[in-house]
Amino acid sequence: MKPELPPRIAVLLVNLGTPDEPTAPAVRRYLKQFLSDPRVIEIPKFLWAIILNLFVLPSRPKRVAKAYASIWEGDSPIRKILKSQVELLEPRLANSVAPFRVSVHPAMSYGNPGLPDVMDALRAEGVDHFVILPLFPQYSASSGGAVYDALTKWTLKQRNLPNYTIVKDYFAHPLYIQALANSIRRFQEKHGKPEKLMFSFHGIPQPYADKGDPYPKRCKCTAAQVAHALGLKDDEWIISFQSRFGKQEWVKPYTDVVLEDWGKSGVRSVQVISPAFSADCLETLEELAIENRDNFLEAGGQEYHYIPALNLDETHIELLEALSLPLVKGWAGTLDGWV
Ligand SMILES: C=CC1=C(C)c2cc3[nH]c(cc4nc(cc5[nH]c(cc1n2)c(C)c5CCC(=O)O)C(CCC(=O)O)=C4C)c(C)c3C=C
Ligand SMILES: [Fe+2]
Ligand SMILES: [Fe+2]
Repeated sequence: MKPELPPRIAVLLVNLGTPDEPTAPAVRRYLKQFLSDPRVIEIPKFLWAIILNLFVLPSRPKRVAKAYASIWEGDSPIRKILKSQVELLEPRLANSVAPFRVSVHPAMSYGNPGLPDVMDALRAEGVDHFVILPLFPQYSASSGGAVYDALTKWTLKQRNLPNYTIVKDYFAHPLYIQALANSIRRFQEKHGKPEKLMFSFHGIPQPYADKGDPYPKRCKCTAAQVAHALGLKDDEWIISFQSRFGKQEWVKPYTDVVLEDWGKSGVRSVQVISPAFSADCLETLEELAIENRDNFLEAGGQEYHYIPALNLDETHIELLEALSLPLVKGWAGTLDGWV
């Protein structure tokens, strides 16, 4: 006996997360969830609970809510872009393994739509096969690792488990490198070539890297491949790390420090791209496009451009298809009895 509908395969595009609204209470709820994750903050739980509740949550949300308000577009950009990425990817996959249906869905590690809620809803609709694609091109325990954790925590509560596969990352995938190189070329056709091209990645604390997080090495690999594809000389580009949080040392060099040094030492024009972000977000639209721009210009720089994230670029969506389609086909292959 077969069920009425042929099985359906769901692809989940997962990004980090964002608050529901650009208000202090909503940012507080989001930061509480995000910063309580031991993958993100590796300080002993009890000590961190005191610091978080006494020092971080009473003050930071107010300031960060203002930054969110300055970039909000009816929704948080990262969530808006994620939903559009889903809409563009779904038709590319929908009929790829007919008669099995494929649907694509947005999910986030923190905030909404939360990964466990998305999994619950799709299970209730009868989905038994998942392909999970975290949109972190360079794996870090603090980004991609947290997606594995969220799934594991969810499975602990299930009796009837689904099938799933997860893509760890894609820091050197040829379509990813090509998408970044094309985006830079297109940008420079309009704005000309700068003296320096900066690849600014979201940072992680240095101790995380020392303990074996492969993230910084993967960032360096991505940047070097893009620089090679563009034929850049060694002194025409640099890799740096942004978005420091807290007092400990983070991986270096720091984006803001490099930009200030450049401004002071007579570098006139800079373009900045941030390959770790698959969608523009607070860390690019506010920190890179506004804050760091001001730092560079105040230090003496003349021209500063932020090159947008890959967002809805056609090659980017092609990349998401290339990453998910073989896994969708793999699950369809296990459903042979249906044909
Ligand atoms: C120790 C703290 C943090 C680690 C480690 C960290 C790693 C990390 N984060 C991203 C991607 C994003 N982070 C974003 C915002 C953000 N990140 C931290 C802290 C750490 N991130 C904070 C506190 C915040 C919130 C803003 C703030 O309070 O300053 C975002 C933007 C989300 C948005 O709503 O737009 C993204 C995306 C990666 C990829 C990563 C590890 C490599
Ligand atoms: Fe972050
Ligand atoms: Fe930031």
